[in-house]
Amino acid sequence: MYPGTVYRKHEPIFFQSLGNPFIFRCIDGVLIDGNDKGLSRSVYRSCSRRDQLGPFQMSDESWLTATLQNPLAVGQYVNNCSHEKAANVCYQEFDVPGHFPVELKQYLPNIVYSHDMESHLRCVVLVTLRDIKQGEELFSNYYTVVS
Ligand SMILES: C[S@@+](CC[C@H](N)C(=O)[O-])C[C@H]1O[C@@H](n2cnc3c(N)ncnc32)[C@H](O)[C@@H]1O
Repeated sequence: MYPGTVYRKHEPIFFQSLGNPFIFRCIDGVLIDGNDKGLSRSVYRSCSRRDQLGPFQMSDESWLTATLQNPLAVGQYVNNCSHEKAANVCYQEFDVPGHFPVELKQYLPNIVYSHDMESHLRCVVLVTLRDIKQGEELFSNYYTVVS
């Protein structure tokens, strides 16, 4: 998965985006900030704690630490493909349905920057394009998204 704070088009991301190579742009202009440092990190943690519902966490914060709860939430580290290194994964965007179980939200490494009753949480997963051997580096095409 591609972790991070989810911003809709009109939401302010200017300061978080300065010199930030971890911003993923979805087809509809939604942005996901997967930077685990600095202001981006503070914003994610703040939004995640804002949304906590009693004992239930609404997102996974562990991708900001060395102790991963969801070891698949590392999509932000995948490099772009080249002539020598072809893409072996691609991006698939999806919106988490409203009926998603509340007790499972703690495993989702995404949180919305602000709330909007009309939209659901955007997530992006990486899907393999062929069999991947253990230890093989993942490459994606930064300019291709499957919707
Ligand atoms: C989303 S990050 C990828 C992870 C990053 N390489 C890291 O170590 O944290 C995107 C940045 O990685 C670097 N990058 C990605 N693909 C690359 C490539 N094929 N060759 C060189 N640098 C690359 C660029 O600096 C880019 O802005």
